[in-house]
Amino acid sequence: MPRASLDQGGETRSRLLLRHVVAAWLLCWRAGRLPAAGYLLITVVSGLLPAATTWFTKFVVDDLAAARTDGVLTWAACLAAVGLIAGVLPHLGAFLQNELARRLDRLMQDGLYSTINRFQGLSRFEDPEFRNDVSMAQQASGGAMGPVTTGLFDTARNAIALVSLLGTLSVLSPVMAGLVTMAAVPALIARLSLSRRRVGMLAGVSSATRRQVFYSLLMTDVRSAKETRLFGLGDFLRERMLGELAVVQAGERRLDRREARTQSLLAFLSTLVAGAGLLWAVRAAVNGTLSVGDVTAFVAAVTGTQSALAGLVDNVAMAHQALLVFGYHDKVLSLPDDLPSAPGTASETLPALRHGIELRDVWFRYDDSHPWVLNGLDLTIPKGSSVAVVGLNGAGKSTLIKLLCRFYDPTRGVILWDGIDIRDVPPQELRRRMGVLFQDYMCYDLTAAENIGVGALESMEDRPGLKEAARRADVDTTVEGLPRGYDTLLSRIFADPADEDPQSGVVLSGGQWQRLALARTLLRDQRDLLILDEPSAGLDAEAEYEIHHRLRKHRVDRTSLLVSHRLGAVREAQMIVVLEGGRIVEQGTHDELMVAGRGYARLFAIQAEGYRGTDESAVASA
Ligand SMILES: Nc1ncnc2c1ncn2[C@@H]1O[C@H](COP(=O)(O)OP(=O)(O)OP(=O)(O)O)[C@@H](O)[C@H]1O
Repeated sequence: MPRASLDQGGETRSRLLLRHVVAAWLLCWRAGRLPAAGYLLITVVSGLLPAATTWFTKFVVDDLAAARTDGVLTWAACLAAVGLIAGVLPHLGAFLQNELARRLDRLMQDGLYSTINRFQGLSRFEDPEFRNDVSMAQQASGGAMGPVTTGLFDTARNAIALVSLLGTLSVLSPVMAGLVTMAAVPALIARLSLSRRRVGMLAGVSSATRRQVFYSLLMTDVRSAKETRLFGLGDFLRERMLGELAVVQAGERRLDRREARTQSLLAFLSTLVAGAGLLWAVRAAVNGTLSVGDVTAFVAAVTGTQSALAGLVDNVAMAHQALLVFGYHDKVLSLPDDLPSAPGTASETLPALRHGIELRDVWFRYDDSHPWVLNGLDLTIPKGSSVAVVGLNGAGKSTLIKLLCRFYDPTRGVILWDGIDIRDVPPQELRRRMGVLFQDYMCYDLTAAENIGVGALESMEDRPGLKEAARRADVDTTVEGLPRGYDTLLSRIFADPADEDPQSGVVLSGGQWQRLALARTLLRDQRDLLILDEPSAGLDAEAEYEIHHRLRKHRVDRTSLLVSHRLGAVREAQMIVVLEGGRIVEQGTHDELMVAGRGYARLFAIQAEGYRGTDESAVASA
C-alpha cells in the first residue's frame, strides 16, 4: 500500500503524528473556543462520573448491608444526582461536538481550498499523486474529521475515567488492576495497526475511488448525456464504475476480515480476565477478606475499567486514523508554491507593457517523460502589434498561450515582458495585464451577467460595462432577449424547481456561449495583451465574419495574439507565425507568406478552394 506513513521530509512517523495532534488541537481551538472549552469541561466531568457512581454505589450497599440508616439516603441522593448528570451531559456534549465539528469543517475546507487556489500553475492539477492527496484531504475536511475532535476529547474523558477506575480497582486488587491494564496493551497495538492499514488502504484505492466518481458523473452529467445515450455507453460506464467500486470494496473487505479476527480474539482475552477476576472476588468474599460492597465495587470497577480501556483504545485508534487522514490535509496545505520565483529576483508588480514580449529560445515539454512540444521557439510580439499563430493540430499553439499566461514555466529559455523574466513576477500580476479567450472556455452555470462578469470580478456590478462587452462580442441582443435579460440563469440544472417561470433557466447554443465567453474576455480589453485562441470556431459564417471584423477594429493599436485555423481570419494580422512541431517555420505578413509560396500559402489556397468549389488547378498552382 503506498505512502501510508506520509513521511514528509524524512520526519519520523511518531513525530509527524505528534505534530498532527498539536495541529489538529490548535485548529479545533481556533475553530470554536467556546464549544471546545464547553466540550472539554463536559469531558472532564463525564470522565469522573463512573468512579463517582462506583464509590456512591459501594457506600449505599455497605450502609444497607450494615443496616446504617443515617447516611444512606445522602449517598443514594448523590448516586441519583450523578445519574441525572450522566443522563443530561451526553446530549449537551453531542450538541457541542456537532457545533465544533461544523466549525472545524468550515475552517478546514477554507484552508484546503485557499491552498488549492494558491497554486497558480496547471501541472499540479495534472499530477495523479496530487489529485489523490487532495481527494484524501477532502475526506479529512468532511465528517471523517469527527474522530479528531470527538476522538481526542473522548480519549481524554476515557483516560480520566480509566485513571479514577484504576485507582478504585487497585485499592481493591492491585494484581487485577495490572492484569486488566496489561490485557489492553495488545488491543491498543492491534487497533493502531488496523487504523494505519485502513488509511493505507484508503490512499491505495484513492485512484479507483476517483475513477468511480468519474464514471458515475459521466452517467449523471447533462454534458455527457448526449454521447452516452447516442453511443449506448450506459452499461459500459456502469460496469466500469462497478469495477472500480469492486476494487475499493475488496480493499475494505480484506481489512474488515482482519479486523473481525483481531477484535474477536481481543474480546475473548478481556472476557477471560474479567471472569477470572470475578471468581477471585467471590472467593475473597467467601473467605471474608472482601465485603459485599467491595465485591459490587470490584465487579463495577473491572467492568468499568475494561469498558473505559476498550473505549480508550477505540478512541485512540479512531483518532489515530483520523490524524493519518488529517496528515494528507496538512500535506496539501504545506505544499510549496508551484511556480516559485527565482530567489532574490522577484518583483511584486509588473509595469504596463512598453516595448513588447519576447520568447527567447523557449523549450517546453509537459513532463520529463513527454516529448518536446516547443523546440527552441524565438518570437517577439512588439507592443501594439497584432500577431497571429497558425499551424496544424498539435503544433503547440495552445501550449504557447499557456506559457505566455505562465500556467507552466519553460523547461529551457525565457519569456520576457519588456525585458523582465515573467518568472520573476507573481503570476497573478502577469495575468492582471492580460485578456485571454481559451479554445476550451468555460460555460458557467451562472446568470448571463455573471458569465461575463467573472472575466473581471471588479466589474461584476458594472452593468453598463458588461453590456458594452456583450455588444462588442455581438451577444447583447441575444442576452437582452432572454426571459430575465442579463439576470437569466444560464443553466437548467440549478434552476429553482419552485420557480413557476419555466424559462428561469435557459440553455444557450454553442455559438452564443462562445460569444458570451468572448464578451468575458473583452471585459478586460484595456489590458496590455489580448490573446484569442480560436475565438470563432463555433460561429456561423456570417457571425464569424462579423466577429472578426469587430475584433480587427478592436485589435488596432492593441497588442494581440490570435490563434486560428481559419486563415481568412488572420490575414490582416501584422505578423503571421506558422508553427510546426514546436518551431516557427515561417513568419511574415499574409502577402509575404503568400509570395513565399510555402506551407501557409498552400493551406490558405486549400481553405480558399474549399469555399470556392473544387477547382483543383487553383490548389495546384499555389
Ligand atoms: N496538458 C498536457 N499534458 C501533456 N501533453 C499535452 C498537454 N496539452 C497538450 N499536450 C500535447 O502537446 C502537444 C501540443 O498541443 P497543443 O494543444 O499546444 O497543440 P495546438 O497547436 O494548440 O493544437 P490544436 O490546433 O489541435 O488546438 C500535443 O502533442 C499534445 O498532445
